[in-house]
Amino acid sequence: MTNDARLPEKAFPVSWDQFHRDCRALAWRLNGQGPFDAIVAITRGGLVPSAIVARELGVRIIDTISVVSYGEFKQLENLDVLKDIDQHLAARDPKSILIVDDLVDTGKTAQLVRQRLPGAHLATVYAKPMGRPQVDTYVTEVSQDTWIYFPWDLGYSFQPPIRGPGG
Ligand SMILES: O=P(O)(O)OC[C@H]1O[C@H](OP(=O)(O)OP(=O)(O)O)[C@H](O)[C@@H]1O
Ligand code: HPA
Ligand SMILES: [Mg+2]
Repeated sequence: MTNDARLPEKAFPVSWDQFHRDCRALAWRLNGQGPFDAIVAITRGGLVPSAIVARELGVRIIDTISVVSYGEFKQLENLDVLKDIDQHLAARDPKSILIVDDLVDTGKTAQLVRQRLPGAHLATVYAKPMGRPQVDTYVTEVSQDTWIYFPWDLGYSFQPPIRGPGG
């Protein structure tokens, strides 16, 4: 049990190095599919993985959709689309479009974007069981009661010894 009731049970902190490796692994998995000539990044979390996947797969067209779904560790009642997909992109062959996000949790964000681009391929780096049916390709699954901490949300801090200060 955590002391703070807002926090999920388990923590899965991800370093920049690990995130880069996991994004490369995602790109390897996507390489045999597609081909994709445009990426839709779900901001903000999808921006970094989109840049890495785009570099690996030679994709130069990147659009964004801005969906806000979480407050502090908790999903909001309604998802809010602050910026939608470009109409020119929506007119392309959906099979050539790759949607990228950092993770799926409940799957609500992915579901909303899928409804806007039916037939496009949706990829995330991490997936929790509830959201997995919304994802075509992902790298690592974590349990539903795990919170993933991304490198851009973390900083170095003192870690107390496991056995306490007395040793
Ligand atoms: O599967 P779901 O339960 O819908 O949750 C997944 C979404 O939640 C997070 O984004 P968030 O809305 O927190 O915004 P951010 O990407 O700007 O951090 C994450 O980046 C996914 O986009
Ligand atoms: O586990 C998570 N980590 C970071 N952001 C999130 N948004 C939904 N679930 C998560
Ligand atoms: Mg997000």
